[in-house]
Amino acid sequence: MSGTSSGLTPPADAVAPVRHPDAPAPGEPLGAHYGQCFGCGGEQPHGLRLEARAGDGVSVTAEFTVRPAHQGAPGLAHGGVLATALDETLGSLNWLLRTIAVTGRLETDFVRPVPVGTVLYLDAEVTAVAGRKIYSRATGRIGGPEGPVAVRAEALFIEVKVDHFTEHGRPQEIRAAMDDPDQLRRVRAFEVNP
Ligand SMILES: CCCCCCCCCCCC(=O)SCCNC(=O)CCNC(=O)[C@H](O)C(C)(C)COP(=O)(O)OP(=O)(O)OC[C@H]1O[C@@H](n2cnc3c(N)ncnc32)[C@H](O)[C@@H]1OP(=O)(O)O
Repeated sequence: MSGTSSGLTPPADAVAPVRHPDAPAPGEPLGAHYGQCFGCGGEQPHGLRLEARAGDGVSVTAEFTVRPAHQGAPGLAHGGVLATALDETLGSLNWLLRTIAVTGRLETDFVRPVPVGTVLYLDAEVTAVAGRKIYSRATGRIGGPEGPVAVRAEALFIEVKVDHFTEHGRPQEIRAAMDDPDQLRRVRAFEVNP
């Protein structure tokens, strides 16, 4: 069963999402947006290390292997970790729009238990955009990219300026990120968004 609560239904004036002309080609890896990100970064020992690739249109695919550090019940993935995998996958869609956005709302259905050692095959797409509001949905399957659905989500992301992070983030991490040329390049790519 799936349901959409208020806040996740695009308004009547919503438009179809537009893939940015500089978005990576379908099949290309998106890479981590931040090395310390718990969802996609390579510098978090227990992070998800989720690897997303561009799909067609404004869509992505991603894979996440459930490790022992991700357990809730014995031998099973924690629901919050699975929600993180969905959130991260949905968040990576904004790179195809070249829009900086944060999760405002995330509604998750947990359909099947996901054992440790499982690869979760995720796919996500932006369904509509209305001003700063970006509507999207994601599905996670087990046993293969065409396997049974284990989790799914609908989300609303809200576009923000880079200031969202510099004003609210802890100064030491912000400084370190701004001193990192790779990180700065990624921020600049967002800033030139017309
Ligand atoms: C450098 C590169 C790095 C890139 C880094 C990317 C990181 C990605 C990481 C993965 C994604 C995450 O987990 S991000 C982390 C988790 N999320 C957060 O920390 C966000 C915390 N929340 C906030 O900061 C704020 O609430 C915002 C920014 C989301 C919204 O505040 P705001 O900017 O003042 O905007 P506001 O006027 O309230 O809302 C704008 C419109 O959205 C609607 N809206 C807002 N929130 C909701 C909601 N929960 N449910 C329904 N609708 C909502 C409002 O009704 C309004 O609609 P209308 O009146 O216009 O119709």
